Amino acid sequence: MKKPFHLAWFLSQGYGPKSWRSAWPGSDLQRWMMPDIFVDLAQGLERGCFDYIIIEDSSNVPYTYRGNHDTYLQYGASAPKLDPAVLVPYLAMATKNLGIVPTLSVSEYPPYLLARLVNSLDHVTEGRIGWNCVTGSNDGAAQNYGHEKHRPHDERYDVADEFAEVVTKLWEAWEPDAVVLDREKPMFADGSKVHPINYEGKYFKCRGPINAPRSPQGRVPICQAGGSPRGQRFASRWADTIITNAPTVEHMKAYREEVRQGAVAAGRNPDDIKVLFLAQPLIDVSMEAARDRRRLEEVDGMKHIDSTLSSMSRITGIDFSKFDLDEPLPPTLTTNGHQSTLAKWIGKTPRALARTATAKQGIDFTGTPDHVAGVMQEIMEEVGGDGFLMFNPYFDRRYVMEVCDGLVPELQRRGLTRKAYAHKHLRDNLLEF
Ligand SMILES: Cc1cc2nc3c(=O)[nH]c(=O)nc-3n(C[C@H](O)[C@H](O)[C@H](O)COP(=O)(O)O)c2cc1C
Repeated sequence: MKKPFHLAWFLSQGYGPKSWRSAWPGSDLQRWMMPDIFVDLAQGLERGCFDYIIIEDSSNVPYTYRGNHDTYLQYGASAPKLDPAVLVPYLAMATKNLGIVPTLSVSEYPPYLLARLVNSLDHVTEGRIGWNCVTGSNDGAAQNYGHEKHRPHDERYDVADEFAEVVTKLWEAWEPDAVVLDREKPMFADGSKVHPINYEGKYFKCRGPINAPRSPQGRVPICQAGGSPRGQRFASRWADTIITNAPTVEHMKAYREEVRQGAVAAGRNPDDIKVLFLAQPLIDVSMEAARDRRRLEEVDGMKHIDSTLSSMSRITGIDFSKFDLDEPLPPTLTTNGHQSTLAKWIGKTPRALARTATAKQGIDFTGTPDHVAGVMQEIMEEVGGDGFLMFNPYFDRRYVMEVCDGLVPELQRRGLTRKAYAHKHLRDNLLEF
């Protein structure tokens, strides 16, 4: 029996409008802020026994592209977004096993507030929460929190290191058996088993303890996407699951190998970190039907090239409207945003990058369930594990069914992904294989 791989879902563009431009918008289009379509998605993912869903987030209306916010608002891209933590209980109530991973930024939350929120969510979901730990992308978000701009890129990871220390200490401040609940004595909790953390670092100071007992998972699984050398060092130290975008199988293999070596250097077992690769499948009843839909997506993407360019601008702080569409991007470009992402674009033209993005080039996951399952199988055999992070920023209900009721059953039939959850907690499901 071959080793199965993991599946997760990236709710790209966060808790925002999804299918409003698709051919299947649903009759509740105006009510995009209601949890309904996200609940339908979560239930589909649970049918497919996915490990978790990440709720992406950013917290500003960007204005990097052309120096104003019009393009972002025109496409409903990167704005509006509701707070991901609000969606979590709705998804939790509608499912029993699916892990739920909100994005919460170390540049926006104070550590105590984040530790308390995540601890509370882990309690009410009975151990199904993870934390997508991000450091910030765009100065516009920093400006909403009283700063002129973000801290320098690598320093943000120094902050994140301290932040993660504070948060994990708070999560573990109550010993597992601190709650006694002895009615006779009476003793609700044993004070000798609840410890202040007295943390004093360069960036943060926190007395603790947290004012709630240890949650079911205690130390909640951390998800991370650091791609730069400093980001990878952070991820190797702290992450339980790493999400990344790799254009080829060779890149996937090399990236996973680097992460695993980084884990060993940080004194960890590399098998404790599950690396999941982004994949945007397009499934239909025949290869022709699927390819035709992909072609139509590409036509639409090139017609609205400013949508892609504006999103590239948001995550790098570089206004891509200023570059000739057909001139390669110069090697002198730098960013205080997503460094590893920009590095992949240097030397390519904006038009080619937009085409790549809209045609989902790189690895092609277009076809019948049988074909796409075969592609995924071959990739995992070559890469060595650990799984895929599926996404579609503007998914509709039809897409959910195609993936969860078309592709996933084929993966399961081949013995590649789980058919039933073995555990209640997200961490245990991640460590199952
Ligand atoms: C799949 C994926 C999801 C991400 N989700 C978010 C997010 O929700 N919010 C955010 O600010 N950054 C997000 N990022 C950005 C990463 O946190 C990170 O900044 C990026 O991968 C660049 O890595 P670097 O900071 O080491 O250069 C995501 C990245 C990837 C690949």
